[in-house]
This record gives sequence, structure tokens and C-alpha cells, in this order.
Amino acid sequence: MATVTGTTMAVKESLQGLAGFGQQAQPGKSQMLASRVGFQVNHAALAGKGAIRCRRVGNQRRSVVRNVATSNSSAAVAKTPSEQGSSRDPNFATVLVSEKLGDGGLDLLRKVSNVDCIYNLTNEELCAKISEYDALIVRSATKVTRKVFEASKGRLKVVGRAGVGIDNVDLDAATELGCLVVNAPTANTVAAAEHGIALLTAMVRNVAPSDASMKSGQWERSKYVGVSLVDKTLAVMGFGKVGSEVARKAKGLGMHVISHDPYASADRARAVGVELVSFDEALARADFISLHMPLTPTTDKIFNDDTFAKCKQGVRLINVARGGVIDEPALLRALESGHVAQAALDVFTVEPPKEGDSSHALVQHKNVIATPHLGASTVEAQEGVAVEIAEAVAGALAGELAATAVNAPMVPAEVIAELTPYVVLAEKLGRLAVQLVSGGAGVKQVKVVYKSARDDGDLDTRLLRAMITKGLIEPVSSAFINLVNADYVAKQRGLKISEERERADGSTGAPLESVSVTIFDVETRFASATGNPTRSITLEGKVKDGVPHLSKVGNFNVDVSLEGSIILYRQVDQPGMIGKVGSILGEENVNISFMSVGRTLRGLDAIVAIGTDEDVSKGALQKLMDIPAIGELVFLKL
Ligand SMILES: NC(=O)C1=CN([C@@H]2O[C@H](COP(=O)(O)OP(=O)(O)OC[C@H]3O[C@@H](n4cnc5c(N)ncnc54)[C@H](O)[C@@H]3O)[C@@H](O)[C@H]2O)C=CC1
Ligand SMILES: O=C(O)C(=O)COP(=O)(O)O
Repeated sequence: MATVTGTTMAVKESLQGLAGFGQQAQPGKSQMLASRVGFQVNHAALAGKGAIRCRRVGNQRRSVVRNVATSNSSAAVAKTPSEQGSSRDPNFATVLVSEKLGDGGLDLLRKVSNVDCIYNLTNEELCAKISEYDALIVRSATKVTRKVFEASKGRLKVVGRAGVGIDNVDLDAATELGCLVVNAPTANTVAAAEHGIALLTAMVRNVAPSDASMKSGQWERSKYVGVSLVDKTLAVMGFGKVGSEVARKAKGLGMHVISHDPYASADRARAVGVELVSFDEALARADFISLHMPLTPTTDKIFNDDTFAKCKQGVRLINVARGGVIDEPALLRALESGHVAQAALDVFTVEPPKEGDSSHALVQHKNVIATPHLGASTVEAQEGVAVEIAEAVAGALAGELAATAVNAPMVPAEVIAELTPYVVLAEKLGRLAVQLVSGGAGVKQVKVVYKSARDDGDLDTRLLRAMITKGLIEPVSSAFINLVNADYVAKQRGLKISEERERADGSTGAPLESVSVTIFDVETRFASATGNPTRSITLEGKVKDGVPHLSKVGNFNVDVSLEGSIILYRQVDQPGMIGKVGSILGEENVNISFMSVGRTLRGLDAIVAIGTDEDVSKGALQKLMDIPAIGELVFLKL
């Protein structure tokens, strides 16, 4: 094996390729990238629609980037003042904000994208506009349905939910269409918990009805006698962020707190002094029930006639979770019978409630106090979620993996940093391997072997698998593949990817020694070298000094850094070949970036890999093929 030349390329693709929201950094642009502070990446037109560019400078995307146009859209019905008179930068991603978002978040977004704030859109209006946007930011009122994703025609790449609950976003549709959904899970926790406690205390002391009574000129002291909280049992249903905060606060009020949450850890509950119990036990013991679980198919109407019947007579209910977890007509019946003494509701199945529906009837009930979905509505929480979601959306558009991704694997930042060059390698191996397939049968069976000195549990291969899938499918289809939809698209296409681990003896410092990709049961354009058994193609790659290299083609060792394009050919191992090939490419003005010769035995066949900066014309390739000692030859684009 002999490496004649080689180039160094700082693999600085950001995580575009990894998250799949943009184009890979182009070969030859490495110096340009490296010369910048941080990185600035030109995105490909997303699904062929105009280019977007996201800038990131160091880690301070929002504070350092300057001179970025703010938004302007003739279609915008509501513009913030700074948007007036500004022009849309065609090179930036365009973000639609469809519900009121705090200024901090908007400011941050405007530094890296065009922002349109258009509120109160009907679903039809949203569908009509959505194909103009790369990202959409919503709160709870906008229903991001399958129709919306379909209407975006592949352009929508990120939906940001400025809050926690994502029951208003069709996650299945988002995943199928490769759209990342991110939320802002932490910034409104305290606000929601405080609202829960506010509703609890206001309910038991009749604050709302007695206030209304006084405003109408009454002084009704005996009518509004309340009940005390101290020593009463509160069942917190859903011991997540909000539920555990409510539990802490309720304990401060002297309540005995129990909780039901099938997924909560007993240690965490113990730390707050809360007893975890079964669903039925929670109902049977509670004087008060506070709901804090998400709305999912499992929790849909989980409070119904049957469950209310299991509660104590005179139980009181607080709901700051979602209206849908309660069967509202059943709650009305329980309130009518007095089985449920009072309810304090912030959320409803229909928001805003309309006359004639059960939500409306509940709001009107004398034993109900109601607020219009105000749980997250504090100044602090709204600023917090706005910034949290803006950072997540801007990061996703810049190709970063969002820590708050709802429909993609969450991969810790340190794992991402370590795996980045391997991720690039994985995609390139997939791309190269699929270009070696001939015939139209399609790739159905692929095996990936990860050779690593690390223990099995120490290597997260999801990113690598997704990128191999991307590399295998994208060059031969119009599909857009990213971490979100890679497994889904592979399954749809009947592509089975099996993964194996091979133990390496080396150090555990690097996550992987090599990755190999084998495509089975296909006709190959390079049969003599690519595989054993025949009808298979095996390529192996390694990362050297942070740069992905092709290290094996079939049984032949090569060593070429994966950049630009590659001419791969089989030749008889004899003197003078490099000169002949070099002069043909030189005449064609093709710059060779590296050349690697891999042979099994002296004088027998060798595999040659030549890296070229430029495309090579068919004529030049033909001239190479006309050299008698050259057998099969393929030109592969990375
Ligand atoms: N009213 C408002 O403005 C707000 C409402 N919310 C609602 O509150 C919900 C909870 O928010 P977080 O605590 O931040 O979410 P979280 O994800 O931290 O907690 C939810 C908890 O519910 C648990 N859970 C799931 N299924 C359950 C079941 N069948 N029974 C009992 N527990 C179950 C989960 O294990 C998890 O611990 C959100 O999904 C959202 O719908 C959140 C913020 C503001
Ligand atoms: O964060 C949540 O889940 C909420 O329910 C808050 O909803 P909102 O953003 O105020 O419409």
C-alpha cells in the first residue's frame, strides 16, 4: 500500500450532515471554513427550494452575529416594530412564529433568520403559507397537523413548540417527513406549578366567586366558607417537572402528598418526601387530585365515570395539564352529583370553549373556577420559553442536534462532539458503497460492522446508522434523510441494516477503530475487488487525525482521505502506471489530491484510488480505461 499524496481537510461540517438539515461542507472549502471564527455553512436548498444560511460564531450565536436582516413579509399580518421596513435576506432560513413569543426569543431568531410573526391563522391559512418556511414556532393553540407537514412540501425542517405539551403537533407525520420537533421543556415549569397552587388555594377559599359577589355589591361571608389544606392528602398525577414542583409547594402548605406516575423514580419521589402509589390507590386516598401528566393516547380521558367513582366523595380536582385527560361530560356529572365537590380548570378539550360544548358547560358550573390556559403565562416563563425555543430552533437550523428534540434520539453533546468525524465517515461510506451498485435491483440488505475497543454500552451507534442510511439512500432517490426519519425511511424502503460489533485491541481513547459497510445481494460495478462473496460490496473506513479515510475496498487495503471525488480502478501491478494516469488527468486539468495503491501481492492486481478536486470528464475516464493494464474503473462522487 502506498499513499502518494494526501491533503488535509479539517472536517468541520458542523452537524448539518449529522442532523441532515443542510448540505455537507463542500470539498475544497475547508480552508475557507477553517479561516472563520466558528463556522458559517451554506445550506443546500432544502428539498431544492432556495438556499438558507445559518451563521454561528463561536458558541455565541446570538451575541456575535451582526448585520443580519430582520424579517419582512408582505404576507405578515402582525409584524413587530423592528420588522417594519426591513428586507428578507434570501440566504437565511425563514421562520414563521404563529403565536405570541417573548421578545428575547424573537430578537435571537432575527439574528440568524428571517422571522415572520403571523398570529391567529386558521389551519387552511397555515397550510397555504407553510411551504415558505423552514421552521415554525407555535404554542398550544396552533394545530400542526399532518396536512400542515404535507403542505410544506418538504421545506419545513423544524417545528418549535414554545412550551412543554406537544399534543398539538402530529409527531408521526413530522417524523415520517423528516421534520424535527423541539420543545421548551423547562422554562415554564415553575409558572405551571405556581398556577396549580394558585388554583388549589383559590378554589378552596372561593376567591373567584366571592370576588365576583363583592363586585356585585354583596357581602356574603357565610356563603363562602372554605376548606383547609393542612393535613389533607393531595394526589399528584404525573410526577414530572411540574408535578414534582407542585408536590414540593404543597408540602410547604402542610399537605400530605402522594403521587402516581408509572415512570417516576422512587428515589426522586423520596427526595421530595412523596409516596409513589398506584393509580387506584391515589384516587382512593386523595382529598385533592392535581393533574400533571401529558395528553397521550394512554392518558386520553383517563379521568372518566369509572375513575371518578373510585375517588372519595367530595374530592376536589385541579387540572393544569390538558383538558383531554378528563372526560368532561363525566366531570360534569360528578360535579352535579356532588361526588366531585369542586374543580379548578386551566385547560379544556376545546380552547377557547364554545357555547354548547362540555368545556363551556364546565366553565359555567358554579363549583368550577376556570382560567384560560394561563399556566405558562407569566412574564418570566414567556421570556424563558421564547429564548429556550429560539435557541433550539436556531441550533437545529444550523445543523445542531437539539437537546430538546422530541422525535429524534437525544444524544449528549459530548457524544456528538466525539462522533462527528465518524458521522461524516459513515455517510461517505454509504454514499460510496451505493455508487458501486449496478443494476436496478435496489439495496435491501446492509451490514455495518463497528470495530471498537470500547464496551458495547459505550458506543451509541444511532447517529452512525442514520448517516449510513442517508448516504445509501439520498444519492439514488429524492428522499431527504436525517436523524429524525432515517429509520422510518429505511423501513419504508425495505432496507434492512444490521449492526455488529467487533472487538478491537487498541486503546479506548477513540470511539471506533473502523466502520465497515457491506451491501449484500446486488450487482456491483467493481466486482473483482469489492466483495467476497460476490454480489456484495464492502467498504471500510477509519478516522485519522479527525479526517475520514477510506481504508479498504473489498479485500484491498487503501488509504485515501474522503474528500472531493474518487477514481477507483483495478490495474495490473506494474511500473509506469502512475505516470500514464497522471499525465492523462493533467492534460484534462484535473488536480489529483491523493493517490493510494493497494495490492495483495507484488505483480498481481492492485486497486488504485485517486482523489480529484474536479469532476473528471467522460473522455478522460475513457482514456484511462483504454490503458491496457487497467481493468474495471469507476468514478465516485462523495
Ligand atoms: N397549563 C399550562 O399552561 C401548562 C401545562 N403543561 C402540561 O403539563 C404537562 C406536564 O408537564 P411537565 O411536568 O413539564 O412534563 P414532564 O414530562 O416533566 O412530566 C410528565 C410526567 O407525567 C408522567 N406520566 C406519563 N403518563 C402518565 C400516566 N398515565 N399517569 C401518570 N403519570 C404519567 C410522566 O412519567 C412524567 O413524569 C405537559 O405535558 C403539559 O401538557 C405544562 C406547562 C404549562
Ligand atoms: O407548555 C405547555 O404545555 C402549555 O400548556 C403552555 O401553553 P401555552 O404555550 O401557554 O399555549
